Amino acid sequence: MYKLLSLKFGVCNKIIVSKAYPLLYTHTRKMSSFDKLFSKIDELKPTFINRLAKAVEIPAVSSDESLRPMVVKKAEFLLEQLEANGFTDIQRKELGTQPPPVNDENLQLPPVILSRYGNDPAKKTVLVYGHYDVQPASIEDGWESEPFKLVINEEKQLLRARGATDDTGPLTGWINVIQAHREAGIELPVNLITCFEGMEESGSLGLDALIAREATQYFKDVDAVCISDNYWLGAKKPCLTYGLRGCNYYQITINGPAADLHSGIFGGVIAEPMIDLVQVMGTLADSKGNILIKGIEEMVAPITDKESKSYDNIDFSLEDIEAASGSKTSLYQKKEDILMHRWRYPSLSIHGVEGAFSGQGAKTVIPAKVSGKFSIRTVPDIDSDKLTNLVVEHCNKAFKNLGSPNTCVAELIHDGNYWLSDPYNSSFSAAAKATKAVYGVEPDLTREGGSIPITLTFQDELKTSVMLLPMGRGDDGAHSINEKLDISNFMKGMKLMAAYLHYYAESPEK
Ligand SMILES: C[C@H](N)C(=O)N[C@@H](Cc1c[nH]cn1)C(=O)O
Ligand SMILES: [Zn+2]
Ligand SMILES: [Zn+2]
Repeated sequence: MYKLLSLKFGVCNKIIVSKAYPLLYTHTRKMSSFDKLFSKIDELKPTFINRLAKAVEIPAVSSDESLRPMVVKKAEFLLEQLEANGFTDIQRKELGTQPPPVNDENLQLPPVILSRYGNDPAKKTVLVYGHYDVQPASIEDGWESEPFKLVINEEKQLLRARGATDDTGPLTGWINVIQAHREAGIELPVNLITCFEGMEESGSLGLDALIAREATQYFKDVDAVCISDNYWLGAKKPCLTYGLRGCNYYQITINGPAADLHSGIFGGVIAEPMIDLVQVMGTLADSKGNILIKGIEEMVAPITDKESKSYDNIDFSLEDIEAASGSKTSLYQKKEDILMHRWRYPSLSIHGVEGAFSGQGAKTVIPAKVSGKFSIRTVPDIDSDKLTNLVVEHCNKAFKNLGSPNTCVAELIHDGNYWLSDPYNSSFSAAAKATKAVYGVEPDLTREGGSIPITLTFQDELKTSVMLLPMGRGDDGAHSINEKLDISNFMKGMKLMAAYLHYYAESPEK
């Protein structure tokens, strides 16, 4: 085995090998390889920050139809970066038009970028997935600086911009890891395939079909999938993630008058869509965190003894949730309750209303058509179709009870499945060793309250394990204002990615 490893690492060839101590030799060799690689990563810090700065400058907001050209522009930027760093077989996969509900029915989905680095049949193949689209952001939301301009805060040692942690920082991290190998003259011990998409924040539309098509083509030799698109549980301890909640996103549209109206002339005379909407939306959940739609609770898998015990050793507290949310508004006080409600129970969130007045001042308008947006985070064993039937039935009934002459349509915008895996396979073991090598601690094994819709599809279609390797922290403000990535997480995160690939390369199973 040490011979094979020496070939793969391609460095330190002058060390005299003692056959009596192959493991010690392997370990010493690896540490020396890591030293060289990690020094190169440190040396390339300005280059990596500059690449991130250029990437986050492009406002690739997938949910805003008018910004679709920017999402495509960011894909093109990444294509250039892959090419410049020696990736081969780079393919820009078009996914066709965006399915309804959509305003522009000819709107093209952004491309998926496939590329590979290395194609050696003797090596394992790791597919890394990331998304280059981001959540919306504007300075008026309360950002300290322009969201699409990277701020390097030397005092706090952090990088601030939309996408810094979710997911442009980690995504560019994979390209950086390859650049570091090349410049350090260290052979990559695995073949790497990238799959970068531009619709994750909008339900990964079109990607399931692409993965199914490529399972026996581009992805045919994939041994493991690694996703760096979530966060540590708190702000101190690294973790590996073996579960995600799913996300079913809905809208309720209430249609009334032909145009927005003057409330002085029409108020009290016509039925107002916004008044109907707030009442229907008010029936969805209560202020204690309970979902009021009947039939959902019954689908949630019961807690096992093994699961109950799994919360004991997790490094997390009420203070962490208070610090990350900047408030004392937690619905639960005990660690187990907080974690269970983040990881293993469904939740319903109300996000906003399209078509309603939301600016400053006091506009006296009656909006003619409003769409209320809400999502339900799903967990084992909630069936997405059954859930949608329950939601639509509930909304229709609630609207009917109002006796309004307006019309109401409740519909699913997109859904993405939950995912739960075995955290003790060879990919997780490799990532645990990598965490120990980079951070000096054993990682916590966590589930994530957020969703990465495509995770289960990778697992099922490629019949491989998936492992989530977060780069950023739980207080990074993903989807929020002032999204950041600590510089230490960026730098160590790339070392972690690199070390994971090396440890995974030598794991016994394919
Ligand atoms: C965890 C990941 N970085 C993320 O933020 N995912 C989104 C995906 C999404 C958006 N709509 C539905 N799913 C999330 O969890 O909100
Ligand atoms: Zn993300
Ligand atoms: Zn996100």
